[in-house]
Parts: sequence; C-alpha cells; structure tokens
Amino acid sequence: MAVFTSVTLEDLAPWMTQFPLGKALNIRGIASGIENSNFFIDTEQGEYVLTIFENLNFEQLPFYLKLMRHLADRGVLVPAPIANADGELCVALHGKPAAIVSKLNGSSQMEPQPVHCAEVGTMLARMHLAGRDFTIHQANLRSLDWWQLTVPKVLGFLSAENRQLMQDEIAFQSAFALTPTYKALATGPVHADLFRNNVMFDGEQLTGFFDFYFAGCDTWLFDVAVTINDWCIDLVSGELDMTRVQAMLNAYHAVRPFTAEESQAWQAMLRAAAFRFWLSRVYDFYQPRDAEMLTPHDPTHFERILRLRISQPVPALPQA
Ligand SMILES: Nc1ncnc2c1ncn2[C@@H]1O[C@H](COP(=O)(O)OP(=O)(O)OP(=O)(O)O)[C@@H](O)[C@H]1O
Ligand SMILES: N[C@@H](CCO)C(=O)O
Repeated sequence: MAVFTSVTLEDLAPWMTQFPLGKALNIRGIASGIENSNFFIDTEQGEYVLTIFENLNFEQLPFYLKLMRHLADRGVLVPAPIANADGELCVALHGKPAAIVSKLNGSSQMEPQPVHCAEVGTMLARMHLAGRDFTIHQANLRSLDWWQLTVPKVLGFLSAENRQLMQDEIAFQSAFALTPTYKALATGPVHADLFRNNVMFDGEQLTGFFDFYFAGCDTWLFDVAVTINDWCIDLVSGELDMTRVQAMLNAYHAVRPFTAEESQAWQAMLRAAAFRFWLSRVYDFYQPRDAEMLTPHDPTHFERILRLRISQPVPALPQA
C-alpha cells in the first residue's frame, strides 16, 4: 500500500470539522498509487477520497484542484474538490498539503476494448477543449526541463546500451522541441498521466478521469500519446493494437480534429511519451522513498515501448 503518511480516525475527526461533510466515520488507506497517500473516507455526507500530497507544495496545488473544478463545471467527468469553511481546497494535515475530492463510481478497466478506448478519446478531446479558458498557467513539471535535469542523475545506474538510448533520445527530443512543427502544436492544460488506472468505468460507461497531480500545460498531442501508449498496447510486448488505436484516435478527432503539424509530430510525441515514463520509472526505481509498502513500477516496460516507437512506423493520425 502506498501510504507514506499514516492517518487515523482520531487524527481525522478534528480536522474534518472544517469541511461541510459531517463527521468522519471511517478511514482506510488505498492499496495502489505511488505518488501520494490516498484514503477512502466515509462521512455523514457519503464517501470521499482524501489525498495527502507527498511531493507537491501549497503553491503548486491550486493549479490541479482549480483545474478539476473548472473541468467539472464544464461537464468533463472528474472528481470535484471540496472547499473548507474558508473556501480553501487544500489544507495542511500532518504538516503536508491535503485535499478531499468526490469519489467516482466504478472501477478501472484494466483490459480495455475498443469501446473503452473510444470513450477515453472522446472525453480527452472534450477535456482539452474545456481547458482552453482556464486562466492559471503551470508547466508540465515532468516535461523537457525535468528530463534534462534528471537524465544525468540516472545515467550511472544504466547498462551501456541503455545509457546510449537515453542520451540519444534526450538529444532527439531537445532538438525536436526547437522545430517549427513542435512550436505549432496546440497547447493547454493536459492530464499527462492518463493511464488505465487513472480512469473509472461503470461497464462501458466512462465515469471519470482522476489523479490530476501530474497535469500541466503542455501540447495536447503529448497527452494523446501518453494515453495511446498505455490504453492501446499489448502490455507484454508494448506493441500498438491498431483496432484500439483507431478507436481512440477517431473518437478524439471527431471532437477535436488533429492538425497537419500534429500528424508530422506524432511519432516524435509517441517517443516523448514513452521516454517520460521510462525516465521517471528509472528515477523512482533508484531513488526509492519510504512507504509502508511500495512496489515500484517496472522501468523496462517503457524502455521496450520507446525502442518500438523509434524502430517501427506508427499509425497515421486521422486527417481533417
Ligand atoms: N476520486 C476518486 N474516486 C474513486 N477512487 C479514487 C479517486 N481517487 C483515487 N481513487 C482510488 O485511489 C487509487 C489511488 O489513487 P491515485 O491513482 O490518484 O494515486 P497516486 O498515488 O497519485 O497514483 P499514481 O501512481 O497513479 O500516480 C486509485 O487507483 C483509485 O482506486
Ligand atoms: N503512471 C505512472 C505512475 C505515476 O502516476 C507510471 O505508470 O509510471
């Protein structure tokens, strides 16, 4: 279980009085996730999710919480943050920032079919469009600047072959980010971590996107690439599953058509999306933090995907 900060019902009861949710009746740690401490809490008003943020600070958090509120207000299915009596969405608990959000119904769909991929594609495009008038700007904190700072910290842990791959890819991505094609890509708030385990389904019905704590302003296409690289692959080989890829891309395109520049950038973005998670997984693997129980994600999964996206042609984006 990824509970870095323990919270008991006795700790919670006085803290909860500032929220309009009645008494806290029960709390239980959630046995998944690797970034934050998460708990389901039962209150007199129903079930909610309490998150204690282990790595994000009070200056960074309003972006995520206000973005979720903004999206929810525009009909995008996301958890709604609950304000305390002072209107604050983020309040200290055990000295760390914490927030309460509504609990989504359903469960994660870990074996998605084309119908699930289409639902995700539609909601992702709606989310990008709904974010256009969000006024707070915060960069994606796991984008090129972070890659450039982090690569030197992990190179020493890698085999000679992987060191070469990482150095070649950071050089490629650094150069690509300077091209007119990259600079022409549409940008805005993106989720940036929309994996299978960050979306809820009730049967074939999508009930919400959650875990917005890697969100930031970046290219919309990067968000699509992150999502494709998790939802539309064979998890063992990392190969793209064309039926699921087409279902997601066509559904997205029907709401927010892809541009010519996005078509040109597509393979580079699929590489960038694979690289981002290879790097963060390698970093987490060699810099573990304390947790009551923690299984780090396997870095070799995204090393494999990155090699495939470099070496194999990728399916074209739908054209306007
Ligand atoms: N709003 C919500 N509604 C219902 N369940 C939720 C909600 N938020 C989180 N959960 C549950 O808690 C689990 C862990 O949450 P989350 O993925 O946000 O953790 P994390 O530590 O940020 O994880 P990650 O490793 O994905 O970054 C989810 O898998 C889900 O079961
Ligand atoms: N989705 C990330 C974990 C951080 O949310 C990964 O699979 O590496």
